Amino acid sequence: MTVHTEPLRPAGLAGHPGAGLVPTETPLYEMRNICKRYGSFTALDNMNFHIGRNEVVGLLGDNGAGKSTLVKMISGINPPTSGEIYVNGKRTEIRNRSDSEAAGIETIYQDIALVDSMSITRNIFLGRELVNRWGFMDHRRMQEVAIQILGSAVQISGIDNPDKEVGFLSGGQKQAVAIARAVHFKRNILLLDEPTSALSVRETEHLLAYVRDLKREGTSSVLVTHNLYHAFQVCDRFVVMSHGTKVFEARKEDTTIEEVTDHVIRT
Ligand SMILES: Nc1ncnc2c1ncn2[C@@H]1O[C@H](COP(=O)(O)OP(=O)(O)OP(=O)(O)O)[C@@H](O)[C@H]1O
Repeated sequence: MTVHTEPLRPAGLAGHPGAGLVPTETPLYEMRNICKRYGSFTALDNMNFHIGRNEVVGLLGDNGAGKSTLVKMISGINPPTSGEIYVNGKRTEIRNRSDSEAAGIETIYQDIALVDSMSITRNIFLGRELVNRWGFMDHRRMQEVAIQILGSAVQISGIDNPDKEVGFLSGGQKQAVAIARAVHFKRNILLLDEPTSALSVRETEHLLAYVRDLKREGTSSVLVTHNLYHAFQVCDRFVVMSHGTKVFEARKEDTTIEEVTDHVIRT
């Protein structure tokens, strides 16, 4: 881990409110002094946030804290009102999904963006279909690849048939398809917004194990969750938000679940 251990100063005090832990190595992704306003309402207020290499960041906070707003900003569907974004240390404009995909970012939302009436294969390749040399969709190749990635990457039962319509899958199986897509397209940042809310206990364990595996393979993740036990199973660093700003940040080895809980409920 490559961040200073300087604790976050409480917002409103002298120093650098909201700055938190400062990366010492160029992060994969960094937002600096980000603000997001909806009319007169400020959803994100001078937010600093980064995603390091080979790390899982837990983004925590009570309802309405601004977690989803932040994740949507990273994924490009909710551009900032002001502030700067850096990808691999380079100032970058991320104003839509194509920008974030180009930056290697994939998002798995609470309500996963899959098309229920399409097969697993079509969903994996949605918008990035493989074509043959005549420019037509190459169904056979897509199916072969789908079988390969479902067999290797995603070990959630019941999704061995890539022709199955996604509408017939459980919440966990849909998550698995979304993850398979992320893995296949070699994202280096995976955003998971409340990914376990629709999952069984077993599926949740699979998903968390999978996030750990991905980290080993070089994909960093941001996990938004209300479940601190899940967060403590996989996250290397915790960021607690309240009212659109960062109120606590610590590496796992420097904090406890009690301390993090305290910051989440106190705010
Ligand atoms: N499009 C929008 N227009 C106006 N206000 C918005 C919009 N989107 C979000 N907000 C407001 O921004 C604040 C932060 O919302 P956000 O969804 O980011 O919170 P959250 O931390 O993800 O909460 P939860 O845990 O309940 O999902 C809330 O007060 C919300 O009402």
